[in-house]
Amino acid sequence: SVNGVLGGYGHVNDADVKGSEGFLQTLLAELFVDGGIDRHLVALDCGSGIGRITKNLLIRYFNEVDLLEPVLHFLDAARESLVQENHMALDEHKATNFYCVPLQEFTPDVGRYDVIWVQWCIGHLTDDDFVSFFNRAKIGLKPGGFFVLKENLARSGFVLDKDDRSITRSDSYFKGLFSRCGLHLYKSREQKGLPKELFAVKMYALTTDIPKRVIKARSKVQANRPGIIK
Ligand SMILES: C[S@@+](CC[C@H](N)C(=O)[O-])C[C@H]1O[C@@H](n2cnc3c(N)ncnc32)[C@H](O)[C@@H]1O
Repeated sequence: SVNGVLGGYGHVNDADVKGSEGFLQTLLAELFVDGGIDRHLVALDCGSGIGRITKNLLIRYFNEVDLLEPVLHFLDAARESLVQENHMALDEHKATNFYCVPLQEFTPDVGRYDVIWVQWCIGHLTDDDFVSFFNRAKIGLKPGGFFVLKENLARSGFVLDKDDRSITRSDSYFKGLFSRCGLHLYKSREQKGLPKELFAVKMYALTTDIPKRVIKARSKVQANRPGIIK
């Protein structure tokens, strides 16, 4: 259940989806011409669990969504709940592939995805697997495509959870890993409206290149600086 994959905090689902949707809308508008309206948009939902994010968010924005989840009975639950969605959408927005593998063993098809969404699962990967996953996954992005990583944040360093064998990294820890992956941090946003006792949660949009609009904006700033000959 949603409550199960969210560790008993099923009630944060609405705030989480709302925060993700606002961030996704900003990114689609800024990074894709026409906000992606004219494209056949495809997303990958990594560590999808029972398909909560696909069902509540991704399927509404993407023509196709693939799900990756190593626990078979989670993936089966996702498949079952999304069959209904697929049927209603008449193939215009559908969950297409269901991959039952862990991220550290997955390599996507070349150039399939506009967005690779990685939420609340990267803490199960070691640093080396993290870097190796993102490096392999880059080839799965279409030109101009991007990753969204949404994760809990430790205040500093990292926090180890020996029960579920996961690691919660800090913002600067993540940034160090992004640079090891050769990824550009295009934009980040904090998730609002979560209970105070939980870790802070942040969303990161990562690109393989510096987007053209950022290069343009930077050169404008440079050109307007006093002392620079235009
Ligand atoms: C807290 S749940 C979050 C599920 C989903 N992302 C969501 O937000 O609803 C963590 C998920 O990560 C999955 N997971 C654990 N290890 C993983 C790995 N090595 N690769 C991919 N997913 C993994 C778990 O099976 C579980 O479905």
